[in-house]
Amino acid sequence: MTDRVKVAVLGGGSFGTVLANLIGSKGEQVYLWMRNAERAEEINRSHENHRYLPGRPLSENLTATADLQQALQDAEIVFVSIPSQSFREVIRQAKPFLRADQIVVSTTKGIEAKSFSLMSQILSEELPGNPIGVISGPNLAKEIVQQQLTATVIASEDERVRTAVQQILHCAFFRVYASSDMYGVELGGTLKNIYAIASGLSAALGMGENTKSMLMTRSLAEMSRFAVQLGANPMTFLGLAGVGDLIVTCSSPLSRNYRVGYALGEGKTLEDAVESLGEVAEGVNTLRYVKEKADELEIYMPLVSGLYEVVFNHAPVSQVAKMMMLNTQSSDVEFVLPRADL
Ligand SMILES: NC(=O)c1ccc[n+]([C@@H]2O[C@H](COP(=O)([O-])OP(=O)(O)OC[C@H]3O[C@@H](n4cnc5c(N)ncnc54)[C@H](O)[C@@H]3O)[C@@H](O)[C@H]2O)c1
Ligand SMILES: O=P(O)(O)OC[C@H](O)CO
Repeated sequence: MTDRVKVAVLGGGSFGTVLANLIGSKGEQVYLWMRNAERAEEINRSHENHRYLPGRPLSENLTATADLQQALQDAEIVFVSIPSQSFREVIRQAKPFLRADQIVVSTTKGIEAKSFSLMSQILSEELPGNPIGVISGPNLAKEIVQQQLTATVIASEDERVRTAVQQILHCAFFRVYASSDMYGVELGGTLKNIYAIASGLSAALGMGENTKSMLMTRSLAEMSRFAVQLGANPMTFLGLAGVGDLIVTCSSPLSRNYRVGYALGEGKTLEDAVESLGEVAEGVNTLRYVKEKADELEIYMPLVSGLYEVVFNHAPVSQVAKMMMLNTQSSDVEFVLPRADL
């Protein structure tokens, strides 16, 4: 008999592989599911994911598989690390092999097109009987695999989910904090991708540190304004899944969203910027969907509107920046001085 926990990670990209490797390194048995059987065999043979994490040896406890049933049948916890565009499709594939007592946790930082659903909402709809949660925080895969110190947030309304995920993920280089605001934590991770594009763009254009600081702080104001309108707790944005993830993603060239912005600032087309990444940058679609939602709900989001014009309508950055700077005067922290009271 063994009391080792069995875990499945769905999605063999950067983050899925890093997460599965972290869990395997702790001595737990983990299946990493991916759709490509040849790639799974190659990972098992070489103990390396050449496509996403070249040169990084993976734990012996990690087994890659293209067989969903094999990955899921004994798993106590299932992490889903699939880009938002395919998330529902993969959950539907997994559903026949899942029992209602299995914990399902999303790591995905994106929004579903048309429905404007976050991944926790997809999980609730598709797996109404399962305990669910999300993790989010300053979690660049390429730093975690080097065991650089960081932390994440497990958000769930179910205390058993929070405790189980804290136990399975925490280690000397990865702390796991808990939250009950699943929607807020998820929105933090999702929205910051938009502002990382803006940050990369401004860095490529040589804008200074004052500008960077203003951009991040106003991004936080805008993110929390939007999230509160949608029912999240504004205090969540003071935590790792809010300001924590915003800082790292707006500062690091390891962020794919930042890199897309940087490439746009260098004059590349959006198509070239996205294609040269070879990995998902959720912020591009998120920008589109959030702009639509903000217009629909009449939420004031000048950074989203300005970036949308630059990214999708080729507006010159200098013109958009000037317009924003000369815009009507506003409040700094609107939970202190509401904009309506100005
Ligand atoms: N990479 C990071 O640093 C990081 C950190 C935290 C969260 N995330 C989030 O995790 C999610 C996944 O990101 P990633 O970095 O692993 O992306 P990635 O581009 O590195 O990998 C995505 C993986 O999903 C697979 N995939 C796509 N559609 C699929 C389908 N229909 N069926 C099966 N597999 C499919 C791809 O083959 C690929 O292996 C994103 O929402 C991202 O925002 C990423
Ligand atoms: O590479 P990005 O831009 O998808 O960001 C990765 C993570 O979300 C950082 O926490």
